[in-house]
Amino acid sequence: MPESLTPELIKTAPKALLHDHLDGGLRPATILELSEQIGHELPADTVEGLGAWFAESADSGSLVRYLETFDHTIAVMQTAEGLARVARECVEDLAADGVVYAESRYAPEQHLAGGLSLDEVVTAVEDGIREGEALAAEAGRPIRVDTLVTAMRHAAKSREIAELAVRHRDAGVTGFDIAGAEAGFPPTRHLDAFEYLRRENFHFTIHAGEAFGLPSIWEAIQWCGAERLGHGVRIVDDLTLDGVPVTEIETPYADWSPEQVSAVQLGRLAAYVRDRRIPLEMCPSSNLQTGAAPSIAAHPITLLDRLRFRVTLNTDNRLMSGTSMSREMELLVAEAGWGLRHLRRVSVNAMKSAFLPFDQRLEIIENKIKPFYDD
Ligand SMILES: O=c1[nH]cnc2c1ncn2[C@@H]1O[C@H](CO)[C@@H](O)[C@H]1O
Ligand SMILES: [Zn+2]
Repeated sequence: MPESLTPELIKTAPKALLHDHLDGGLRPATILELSEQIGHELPADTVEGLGAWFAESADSGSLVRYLETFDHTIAVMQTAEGLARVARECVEDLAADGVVYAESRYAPEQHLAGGLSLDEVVTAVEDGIREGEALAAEAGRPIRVDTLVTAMRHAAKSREIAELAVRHRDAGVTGFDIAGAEAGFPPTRHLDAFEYLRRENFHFTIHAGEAFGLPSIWEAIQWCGAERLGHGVRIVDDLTLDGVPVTEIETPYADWSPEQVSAVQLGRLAAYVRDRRIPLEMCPSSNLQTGAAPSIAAHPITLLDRLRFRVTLNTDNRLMSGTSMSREMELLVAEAGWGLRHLRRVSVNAMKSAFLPFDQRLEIIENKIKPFYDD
């Protein structure tokens, strides 16, 4: 295993990313250029100014306000050209950051204002992704990117969107998700979609346990049958140490002794999630912005990893959080006591949990991830 964890080394590490929103990862320069073409008004007119505007506006402490910033990215993703370009650049940016496998998600229902059909939206995105994969391979940074089709939880289109995802299953769509404001929109509102997907042997994850707590996670798993949890960070609400909720203990999780960690008591839901190895798609920087976690040092990812939940590390929205996979890794190394073995574990966990066929997952673990960490 390589020894010192410099930013350069972190950048070269092969990474797997399961939770990244296509409409949350645009380059500011692309937003500026596409907005000008369509006459969309933006809150800033320089690359730096716009990047800063997204990061600051998303830094609101509220998921609902965080989500309002997406109006400006979605505005430039209403044509086949705009969608394909954003998808292509997403793949190139991830590849340049050392990502070897990613699942990129977006909600086709939000891209119909320019007259595209749902199927045309998906086709445009897949075209852009294939182009990006070809360019990344040419640049010596091969990457595989699949997509997850998302339905918005406040809307009532999830069954239609689930059918859309299944129609494109052999063209790059490997899963389904629901996203958007969580409080007031429980996963069971979309039960019909999830039951349909299960009958189709299709994969899905559910954003749950971010802005709302244990009941949302419980519904996602026990009613809807989610294979993975988007965020799932509030599962810590089900953990106690000597009868005290772990979130009320001030010592940073990295500094807890092994005895303290093994004395943590899991409630029934947390125990189920850990026993069943249900993957948690954790996104530290995003959680700080929406108020789902107080700081990197106090982010539950470190405790959940020490307790051997199936933790994965993700970006959520690279633009809104001004982040990348490398940056999320650097933050945990600098502020939460993470080392190479933690980075290895979340990377292998992510590949184990990917919606990619099993043989292809193994191939990436054995030929890309392990050789880097185990040499
Ligand atoms: O962290 C999140 N929690 C819930 N919804 C989100 C999050 N990030 C993005 N979206 C929502 O997902 C849509 C499709 O990509 C985005 O438009 C945004 O509304
Ligand atoms: Zn998300």
